[in-house]
This record gives sequence, C-alpha cells and structure tokens, in this order.
Amino acid sequence: MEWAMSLLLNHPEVLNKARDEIEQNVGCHRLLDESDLVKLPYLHCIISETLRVCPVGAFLPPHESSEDCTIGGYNVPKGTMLLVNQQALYKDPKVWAEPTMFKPERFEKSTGENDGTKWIGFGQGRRGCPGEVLAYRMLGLTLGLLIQCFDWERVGGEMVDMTTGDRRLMTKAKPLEAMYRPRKVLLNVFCSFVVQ
Ligand code: HEM
Repeated sequence: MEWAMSLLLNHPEVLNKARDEIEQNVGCHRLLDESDLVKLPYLHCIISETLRVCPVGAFLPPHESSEDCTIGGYNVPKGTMLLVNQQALYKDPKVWAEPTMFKPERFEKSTGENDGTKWIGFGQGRRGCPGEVLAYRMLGLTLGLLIQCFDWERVGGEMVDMTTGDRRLMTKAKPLEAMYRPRKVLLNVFCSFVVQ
C-alpha cells in the first residue's frame, strides 16, 4: 500500500486516471465496494505495476527441483535449491520497455505488454500464492476508497523519496508522509446517513 500510494503521489496523471475510472463507474454518491472492482481494470493495473516496480521481495521463496531438469540451457540436478530473482526480471530492458518507469497501462489486457509469462508477483503454478485474489481485493478496495474519498498532495510539493530501506523485504527507507483532504463524496455519504 505504501509503495502504491507513493507512486501515485509521484504520478498525479495516473492518480487522476484512476479517479476518473472510479467516478465513471461508481459515481460520487456512494462508497465503492468489492462488487465494483470488476469495473475498475485500471485500478487493477496500478496494483500489478506497483508490484512490478516495487515487488514485496527481490526473490521468490526458494524451491527445490524434484528431478533432474534443464533450465535456460543449464543442467539442474534433482535436489538443487532454485531461487528466482523477480526484481532482476522487472528491471531488465530486454523484458520490459523502459523498466524503471511506472506505467500501469503495461498491464491493460488489450494493449499491454504483459503476456502472462514475465510478471510473477504471486509466483506461478502449483505453489503459486493462494492469496492472490484476496490480495487484489483488499488492495483494490483500500486504494480505491482512498482515491475516491480524498484529494492527495505531496508534502511541500517535493517528490516522494522512493529509496528502499531493507533490500530483502523492500520496505521504504523513509516512511511516507502525505496530505489527504476529504472530497465531496464523503460529505454526500455522511448526509445520506443523517437523512436515513
Ligand atoms: C500483495 C500481497 C501478496 C503477495 C505479493 C504475495 C506473493 C506470494 C509469492 C511470490 C509467493 C510464492 C510463490 C512461489 O513460491 O512460487 C506466495 C506464497 C504464498 N502466499 Fe502470498 N502473497 C500475497 C498475499 C497473500 C495473502 C493475502 C495470503 C493468504 C491469505 C497469502 C498466502 C500465501 C501462501 C499460503 C503461500 C505459500 C503457497 C505454497 O507454498 O504452496 N499470500 N505469496
């Protein structure tokens, strides 16, 4: 969440696009809920792109080969510990165009560059993350509500510092500080409670 919020503060054009999507599909007279998330594909793209630019860990958890195999031309004997460096994959310009840029559009289904093989934020296959759907829901709901209900501003107008603190867990070196001003939708929702 902290990385997503930081990236959005540094890219107001992405934040505005996400807000437009919410306003068109949810409006400003009620709060968005879980059932709205299917109508918010751009918000979904923002989460994927955040996990590409700032993955929760540089490496996926280790796996062990259950039989002799060949990977990328290397012979891998049974019982070898295998580590996937997802961060290296996401920073490779041969794999992603302009890899350091934050561009959620990469994940758009029709035009995006993600072909389903080069983004592994939740792992893949039988040992892939079983919490993926829940994670997208919780992040989508929380981020979506913050976008819908508040105007966001950087403190002092300076760019948010994106330096990584702990390089294994990919925490932020400097915790995020930002300003959030309630939007009209919150007033509309509170008024509807009073009227009821
Ligand atoms: C943004 C949130 C999350 C991310 C980025 C994430 C990422 C991952 C990754 C990369 C793996 C390893 C996959 C592999 O070894 O190939 C994993 C495994 C796992 N995750 Fe998540 N995860 C997230 C949220 C969750 C949630 C919400 C739950 C449960 C409610 C969960 C439960 C698990 C479990 C149980 C495994 C082990 C699966 C196995 O070894 O078979 N994760 N996750």
